[in-house]
Amino acid sequence: MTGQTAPAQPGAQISVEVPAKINPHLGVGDARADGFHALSTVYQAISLHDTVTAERRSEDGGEPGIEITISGEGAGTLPTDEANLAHKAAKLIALYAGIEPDVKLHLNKRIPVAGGLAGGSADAAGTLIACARLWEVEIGDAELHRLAAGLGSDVPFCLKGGTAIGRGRGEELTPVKAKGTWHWVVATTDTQISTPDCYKEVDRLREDGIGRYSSDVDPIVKAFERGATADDMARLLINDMEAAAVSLRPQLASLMHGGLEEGALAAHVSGSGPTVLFLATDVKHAVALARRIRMRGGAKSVHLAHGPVDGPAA
Ligand SMILES: C[C@@](CO)(OP(=O)(O)O)[C@H](O)COP(=O)(O)OP(=O)(O)OC[C@H]1O[C@@H](n2ccc(N)nc2=O)[C@H](O)[C@@H]1O
Ligand SMILES: Nc1ncnc2c1ncn2[C@@H]1O[C@H](COP(=O)(O)OP(=O)(O)O)[C@@H](O)[C@H]1O
Repeated sequence: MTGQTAPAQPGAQISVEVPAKINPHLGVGDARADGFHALSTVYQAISLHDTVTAERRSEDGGEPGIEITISGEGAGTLPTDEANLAHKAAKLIALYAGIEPDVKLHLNKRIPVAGGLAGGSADAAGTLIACARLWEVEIGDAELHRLAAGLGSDVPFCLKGGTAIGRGRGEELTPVKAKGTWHWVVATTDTQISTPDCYKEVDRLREDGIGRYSSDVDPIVKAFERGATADDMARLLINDMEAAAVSLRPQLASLMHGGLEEGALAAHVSGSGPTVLFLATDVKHAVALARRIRMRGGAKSVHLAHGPVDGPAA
């Protein structure tokens, strides 16, 4: 990567932390001819990270190739073969560099799987960066972005972090200078939602006249730029996928109402769900709110997070 490729010493281990994303604004337009939906979204990286560690596989006598091990969230259930997005990312950057892939990747996952927090995309972004450093691949930002977009719509943002407007299918990014920090309680559930299923449910509900395209990101972008209070931000959160996520997993409605009853400023489904984000006034409020949401039950796990945070290539 331009200006970032440090030579990897023999035996070197490269470690990259990549944050989860949320979509404080997620406007979903119609399905395009390629099957993707046109988006007007605002992404924000939050302080829940996966860590991708890479070292050469051949160094301890192994054959070159791509090997993946996983600890933490999803370990034992996630694929470690070509189906893992990190595997695809390693293969893609090796192809770009014209080299045979030679890497042992370890994913330490803290981002809940299939929760609308882009954990797989974060691992893919982290793998692109870690392998580029390990293999000393000279690659500019534009090329890295192109490879990332080929892996998934959310992967380019996962490279960047911070706050950004996403258009196209989410891969066309415009950075936003957010002034401030916002505090969230992140409540996961013991269910998962497949992203394509949620988009299909958005389409189905629209055929029944439910839901519309929230294409205007200006109000929330301006709020981030001026450092709006959490109270103001609470009124600006929008997710066009929320009704679809709740339709697919009706139990989300009681989790959301419960958090509001406990004093959250807003309850917001994260992307395609089923994770629910509760906005807090400040860190003290977030700690108290998390405790109350935990005690109430209904969530699988409850985490504290703040955003925006930098991404791995910031
Ligand atoms: C909804 C969002 C919001 O940020 O994230 P999640 O909440 O799932 O994490 C994203 O659009 C998820 O992006 P990502 O998970 O990268 O999706 P991709 O791998 O590119 O696409 C998977 C599938 O989702 C659908 N898809 C994705 C993006 C998009 N703009 N329109 C779509 O219709 C398509 O069916 C596609 O085949
Ligand atoms: N490294 C990975 N981490 C998480 N999920 C992965 C990974 N590689 C592939 N996947 C697949 O991607 C799907 C979506 O997972 P994830 O990216 O965590 O959620 P979301 O798309 O809701 O943000 C999972 O069901 C999983 O099978």
